[in-house]
Amino acid sequence: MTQSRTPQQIPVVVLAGFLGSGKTTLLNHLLHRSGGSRIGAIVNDFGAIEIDALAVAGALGDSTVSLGNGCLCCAVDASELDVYLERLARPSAGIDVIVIEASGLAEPQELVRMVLASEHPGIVYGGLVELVDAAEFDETRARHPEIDRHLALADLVVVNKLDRTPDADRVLGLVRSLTDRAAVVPATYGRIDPEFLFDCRPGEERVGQLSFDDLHRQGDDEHDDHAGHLHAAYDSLSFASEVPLDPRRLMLFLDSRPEGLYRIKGYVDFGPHDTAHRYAVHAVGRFLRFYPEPWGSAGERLTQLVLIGSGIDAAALGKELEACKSDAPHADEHGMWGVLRYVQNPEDRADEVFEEA
Ligand SMILES: Nc1nc2c(ncn2[C@@H]2O[C@H](COP(=O)(O)OP(=O)(O)OP(=O)(O)O)[C@@H](O)[C@H]2O)c(=O)[nH]1
Repeated sequence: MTQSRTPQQIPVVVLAGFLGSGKTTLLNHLLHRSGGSRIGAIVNDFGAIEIDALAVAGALGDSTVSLGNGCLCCAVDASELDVYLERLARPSAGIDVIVIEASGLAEPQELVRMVLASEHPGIVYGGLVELVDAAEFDETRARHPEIDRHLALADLVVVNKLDRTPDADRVLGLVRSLTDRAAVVPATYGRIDPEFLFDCRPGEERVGQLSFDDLHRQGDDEHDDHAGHLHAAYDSLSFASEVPLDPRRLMLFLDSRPEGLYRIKGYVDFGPHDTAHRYAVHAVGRFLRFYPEPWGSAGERLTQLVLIGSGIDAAALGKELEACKSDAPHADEHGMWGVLRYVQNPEDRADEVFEEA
């Protein structure tokens, strides 16, 4: 705990990182490993369907506030954020720490600036945590040099996906060289000690480094028209269907997805091909995974996908997804094989399930 924090003040941690770096995964890990602490989450997503909110909602119940469509740094001003903070910080909610999960396209300093500008007496800025996808780091940096600036602002950098990174030491060293006194923590599936994160509140010594004035100045220089924001170069497409998707058609679509289609996430209903499960899908760059999850008893069965990319033809992709709708009432015997190739094998999965249990 920082010296300046009064017992009533709840730290607000900003969790940022490029698309698909593992922010939701880390947040879910924290929710399950926070011991007696109660975490309130503000989830921001880019795309009309709030997949991230769905992904964490079950765990959080009414401690989740979703900011809806659009990039947090553009869609919401500080006073609006205050309304959400107010809701989570009221004593009856019994929350110990608030985590804002930023859209993968948000500008972290804007978010930090908004938290610092908050007039809510019950909260205190708790630090900026940046997630890095170690496996994609070189490519992400080449395409988005502003990532270096984000890392320089961070209080804690989680270098994630080390299981997919052959040269982890090099990436860790590189990240360390780009940060300014931030703690750099290696991780797989965002599994960091929650204590570590909640302790990354800025002490007095960081105020000069990341003061409201500094952030304000940066904002004036760079963000007047939002043109420099990462998301300015991105298009997103939301797709929803009550009709189940045909697994073979969807796999043809996914296998031939254009390079610029950087991120796909959501849930797929394969109807008669698997009536017991919905399939969470995640694509990040070249990486693709399906995660079968039992359908809950209530609620309608829907496919909901968000696609994010640069230079993509959203209308054409929408049409291609439409064409993946199934017109067959029965499953064909091997229909799911293509999908199952991308389901993690049970041993690998066991660890994750354990984390989620
Ligand atoms: N192999 C591997 N996969 C990971 C790891 N961490 C997360 N993932 C997977 O990476 C994908 C993206 O993770 P998310 O947690 O949704 O990423 P995010 O940063 O919230 O994504 P956006 O909301 O799009 O910005 C999912 O398929 C995760 O299961 C990791 O350490 N190793």
